[in-house]
Amino acid sequence: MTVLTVTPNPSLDRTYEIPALTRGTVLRAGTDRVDPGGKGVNVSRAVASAGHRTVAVLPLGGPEGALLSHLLGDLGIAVAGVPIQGSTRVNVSLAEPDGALTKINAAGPHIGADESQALLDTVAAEAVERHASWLVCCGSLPRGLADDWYAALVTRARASGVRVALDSSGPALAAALAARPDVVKPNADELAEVVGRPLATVGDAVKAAEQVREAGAGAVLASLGAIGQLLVDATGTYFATAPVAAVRSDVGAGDASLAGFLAEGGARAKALVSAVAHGAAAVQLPGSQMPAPGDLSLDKVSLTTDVPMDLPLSHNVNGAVR
Ligand SMILES: Nc1ncnc2c1ncn2[C@@H]1O[C@H](COP(=O)(O)OP(=O)(O)OP(=O)(O)O)[C@@H](O)[C@H]1O
Ligand SMILES: O=P(O)(O)OC[C@@]1(O)O[C@H](CO)[C@@H](O)[C@@H]1O
Repeated sequence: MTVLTVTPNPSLDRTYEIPALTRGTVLRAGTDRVDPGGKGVNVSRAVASAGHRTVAVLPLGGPEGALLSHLLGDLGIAVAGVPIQGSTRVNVSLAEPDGALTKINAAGPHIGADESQALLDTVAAEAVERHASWLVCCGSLPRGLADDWYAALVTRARASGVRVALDSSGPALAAALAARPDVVKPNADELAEVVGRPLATVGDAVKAAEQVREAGAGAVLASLGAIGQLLVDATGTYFATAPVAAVRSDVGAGDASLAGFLAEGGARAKALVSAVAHGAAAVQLPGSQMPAPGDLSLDKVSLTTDVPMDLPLSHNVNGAVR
């Protein structure tokens, strides 16, 4: 299996571990790390860890872009980079010992019309050349790309027989649904936004996921933070959860989940168990480190079709929407 990812707004993810976040002061970091970032990049990293082939398509610019490409090369991940005028962004996370995490995502470079076309053409060429089984479209759209950019990509990929998974939010997600992506992976906030109403319980999330399927998605893998995950597809509704001893950083946990889902075939219960095991493992690792097979505890995942409809949805530890 080859998973082609496209991340139109990738990043270098710098994480500082700090004792406590105090506004208006100089904070001294205990440790810091830099990870290659952006949602599709993370999916590629986790898919590679799971032993599958992957290629990451992304715009690259400036010294940050060169470092991102270098870091991915060190991880053995094939990169199809599209050179751009602007510089790749740097996103910063401040991680506190109790698991609270404050994240600053930069806007990223403006992508010009020629650069946008080069990205689309690169995705199309790589999909053919690598015989891609999946195209995974992930993350926010940078300035310069229209809201229907993913929609065009999904339509093109599906027409050429490549299955598509999409993890985006807001207008970009809404616009892409009509192009019928095979899988979408919203978190609770993204799901609420796309249906235009607040979600209080798992039952509300199930109804929202059904609505998203009616709008065009084949399957909805909804990640619900600490609660676990919901899969609503043509075969039914499944819920799975896994215990986590201590959360170190939840950045990229959703991306690890999507990778776990695809690595196990991208459908039904077995794939959901893999998704939850990947999410639970990812939050126990620093920064946006992606889990390796040895980090996974598949036997600890509880899976049920008896979905706990009344269970309240909780927010991330610090109430942040990421
Ligand atoms: N606080 C937590 N405790 C236990 N498990 C968690 C926690 N946060 C996340 N997870 C696991 O990781 C999965 C994905 O997390 P989440 O729903 O926060 O994704 P996300 O918002 O898409 O993340 P990101 O955008 O950073 O990749 C969850 O479904 C769950 O399995
Ligand atoms: O700004 P976007 O594209 O919505 O999200 C970017 C990002 O927060 O997503 C990944 C975690 O999922 C990080 O690697 C990266 O910094």
